[in-house]
Amino acid sequence: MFPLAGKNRLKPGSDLCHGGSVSIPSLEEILDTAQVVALPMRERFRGITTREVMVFRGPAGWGEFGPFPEYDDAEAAWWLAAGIEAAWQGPPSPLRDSVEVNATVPAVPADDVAAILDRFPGATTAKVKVAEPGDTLDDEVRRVAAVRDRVPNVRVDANGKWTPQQAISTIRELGELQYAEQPCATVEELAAVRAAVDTPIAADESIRRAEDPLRVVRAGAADVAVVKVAPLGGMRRVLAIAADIDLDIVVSSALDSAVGMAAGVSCAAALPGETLACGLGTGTMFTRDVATPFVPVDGRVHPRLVAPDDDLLLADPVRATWWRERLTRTHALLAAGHAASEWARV
Ligand SMILES: O=C(O)CCC(=O)C1=CC=C[C@@H](O)[C@@H]1C(=O)O
Ligand SMILES: [Mg+2]
Repeated sequence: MFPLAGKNRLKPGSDLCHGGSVSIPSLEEILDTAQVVALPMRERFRGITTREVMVFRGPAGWGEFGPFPEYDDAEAAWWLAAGIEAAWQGPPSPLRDSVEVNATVPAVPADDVAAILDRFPGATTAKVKVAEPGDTLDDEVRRVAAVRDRVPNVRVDANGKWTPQQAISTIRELGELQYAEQPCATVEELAAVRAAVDTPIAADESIRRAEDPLRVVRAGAADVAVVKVAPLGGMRRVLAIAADIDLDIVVSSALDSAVGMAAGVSCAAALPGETLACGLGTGTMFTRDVATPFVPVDGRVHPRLVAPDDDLLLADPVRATWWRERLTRTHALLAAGHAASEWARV
């Protein structure tokens, strides 16, 4: 096991060091309050224009189950664990009352950048999507330059889509960056790019989609760890992972509705060390959320519990059935012990 070395090390006796395990509620209990929503997005982001998630209520509040459609059931089990933690256990105690957030800029033409940044009042950091289908180097350079004109700290996220050579040359073209997130797909490629450029490298998919989320850290392949509550199995597991990492931490959303975002913000507020600006402002990407979204004020958001509004934008019945069936399969996996031993550890 990687040593407990990080600045987010948990204090012995902290409620997060034990007390994390919660038994899995029955499928019927979850289905009883579950609703599937379809949230329209202002711009295409990670290939989608509508974000579907399921929300459900437990004794501690609301939880979200929203694994991306292409994720298999084993991966989805972590997302369900996170939703159950939120609804049956609630958030850990906060250590601060606000969290700095970054603006998130989809792969839009440079001319559209200003309007997007206006949705993140006071943000001094922006994350810019690059390496999207159809993007040319010129598009990326112009998009990043338009962001840099207005925001001092700029990072880019390639979602693992560059080859190492493309990553190295594009990062050099893009000028000064706070970091480049997941420039390539594998840990080995990240390490190679990190050795070749001065720009810090952040790991996202290499943490959230990995069997072993700390391998990328042990391999010395990243300077920054991007962690997401839903794919990593909940707030307490993220805190435990962060405690094992001596890197800068960024808590980011998984394009969550306001219910899932509440867990991300609570998690970031419970980290012993300050984070870099977190990717928790994506509620502004929906034309309508399940509740009042977390919109930054002076570049920061505040932890709070969220209950969905009464008039939700419900998914159509075919999609709702698809989600209920997915929940049923994923719940069976979780109940059979998948992800459970790790989960009970925190
Ligand atoms: O980090 C942010 O600024 C917002 C969240 C974000 O960018 C993402 C959320 C969900 C899926 C992703 O493709 C994307 C990411 O890769 O970080
Ligand atoms: Mg990312």
